[in-house]
Amino acid sequence: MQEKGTISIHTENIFPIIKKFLYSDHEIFLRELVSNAVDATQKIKRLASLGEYTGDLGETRVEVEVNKKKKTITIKDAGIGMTAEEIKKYINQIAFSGATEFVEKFKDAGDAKEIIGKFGLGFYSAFMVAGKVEIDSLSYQEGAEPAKWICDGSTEFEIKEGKRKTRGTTITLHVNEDSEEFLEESRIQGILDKYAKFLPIEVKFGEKEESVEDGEDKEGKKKWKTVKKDNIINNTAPIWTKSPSDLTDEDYLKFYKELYPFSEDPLFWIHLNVDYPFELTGILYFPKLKNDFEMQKNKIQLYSRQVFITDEVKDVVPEFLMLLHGIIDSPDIPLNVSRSYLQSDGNVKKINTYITKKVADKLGELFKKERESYEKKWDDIGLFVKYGMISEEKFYEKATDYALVKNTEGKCFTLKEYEAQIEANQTDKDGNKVWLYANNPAKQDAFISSAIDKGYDVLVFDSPIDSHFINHMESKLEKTQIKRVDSDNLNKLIDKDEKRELVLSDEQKESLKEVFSKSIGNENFKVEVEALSPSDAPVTITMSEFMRRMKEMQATGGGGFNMFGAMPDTYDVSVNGNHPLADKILKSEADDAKQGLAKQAVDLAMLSQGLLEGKALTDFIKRSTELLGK
Ligand SMILES: Nc1ncnc2c1ncn2[C@@H]1O[C@H](COP(=O)(O)OP(=O)(O)OP(=O)(O)O)[C@@H](O)[C@H]1O
Repeated sequence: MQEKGTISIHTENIFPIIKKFLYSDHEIFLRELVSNAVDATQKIKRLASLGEYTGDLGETRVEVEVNKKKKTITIKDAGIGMTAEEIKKYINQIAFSGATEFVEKFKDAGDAKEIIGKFGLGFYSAFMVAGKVEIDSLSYQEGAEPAKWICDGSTEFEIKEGKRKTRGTTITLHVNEDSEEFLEESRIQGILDKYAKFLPIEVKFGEKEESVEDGEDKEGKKKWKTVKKDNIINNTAPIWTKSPSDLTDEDYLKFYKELYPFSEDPLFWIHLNVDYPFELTGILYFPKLKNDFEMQKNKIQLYSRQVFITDEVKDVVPEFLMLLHGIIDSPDIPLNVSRSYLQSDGNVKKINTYITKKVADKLGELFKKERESYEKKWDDIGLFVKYGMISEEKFYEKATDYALVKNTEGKCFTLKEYEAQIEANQTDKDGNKVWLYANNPAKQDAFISSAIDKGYDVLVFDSPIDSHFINHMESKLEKTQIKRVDSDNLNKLIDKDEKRELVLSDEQKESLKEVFSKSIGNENFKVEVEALSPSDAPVTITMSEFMRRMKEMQATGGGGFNMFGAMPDTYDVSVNGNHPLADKILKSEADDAKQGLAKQAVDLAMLSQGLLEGKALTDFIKRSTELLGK
């Protein structure tokens, strides 16, 4: 038997075209060939288990070998093998039809990348790195003859009798000059580690050295020796393929370390397992979050039947869960497709919804069953939950039951609990419930203690996502306002319509306002004289909630608020007209004395807001020291 033929491709020389455009992804040839070998091996095992193959299965490992001298890479399996007819059918027609279609489409398309993505290249990808490819195969079928196929990357192939004596297939790649990097063992090891780490059939790549115990020396100390062992790339039964009931916490933690050797233990995990309406398994871990979110992103790995595909899981995993770690394995996610296609794919949408629901349910379960430990983890979990509530309505609905807010004493409340907690004392004259919060408790201590003195509760919202979260919650919760504790006088923050008389005449009020405006000398500070309790602070400086929030949103990427960034910070200066200091200033004769008192009071207010720095701070300290000596 010897036959020459032409692969039925209408366009000549498609190889150079495809090679050129697939440049960055050349390494996937090994993924494709090793997965074909694994598939063929699984098939023979299945046939054997069904009793349809009664021969000896023998060693079923897939072996990858590099021969630097001959410049070849071989992928050897003991799978079902192929007869000459099958090679013609599967390789010449099927494997190459994808390529033909590719070129046809490519001819009329503008964006090559869009199209390249749509074709699984399979066996054909061998030609990305090899000038010549040989197949040596012996089918498992009784009486089958070995077959050899040779193709030099043109559309011509040759098929003849082969020499292979044992069942299975060997693919030999004659690596071309500009792909010689793939003759480096470390390169191949790297590619196998990336794509084949969890394949279900053992993949062997050469040997490795290992230290093993070798008895004891004269002093009774352990001796070690180096032995050579088969270098097996993969863990063929990763835990996501097992049933959760067969696994312990240690198994999950150990697997996490296998995936991310240098990471801290995760907080908890979710084992995914569905087979209808789509097939999906996997494990998602909630990591301990570090400040550098970007570093932690893109850690979820996407597999298809244990073959690594990508760590770009956008669209498959909802955006707010991109910080999770772990593995998703689904044969139902269309691989090698462009982004826009992925977004509109029905399965991908369903998977996305499923993952959101699973995560929401898991959090709900943790909250219900282990509230104490849930609260301890809240600082890490909170970011996911808040981000999820803002970005996914479905998640919001579930998460309102277990989203927590924390007050300055470290006590946690659900949203409902908190409402009940503050309703009696923090409802204003219009029936709005007012939540007070600090974003920097150390700096806002003066404001927090006056609020607490009044019997109010103060929450802590100090993570970067909180300004967005607060806005979202205000739009969601009925008759609820959320205000930073230092954004106005307390009795204005929660206006209960408790009118207080101002002891000053209109004339005195104006005169006091003038003294303060002059002593500050900056028109971004707006002075008002107000009727507060004599025991309240003489001067309070605040930035309005609205203005500050706009600036914060802009700083954390709220979008559309650029105009506020360019504006100067403006502050409200509230002078307490009923404080004894007002009287003292008005009664002072000399202008200097008036100014001095006002200045000191303003600086004290600035100091408690953390606004006093540089020369202003030095001047204040100097002035205060002088006052002590007087
Ligand atoms: N090592 C092998 N042993 C037996 N049959 C093989 C082997 N490699 C390839 N084949 C046959 O050749 C066919 C074509 O392979 P190819 O990799 O091009 O496509 P595929 O595996 O069907 O799809 P994919 O695009 O997902 O890789 C396979 O379906 C299989 O029947």
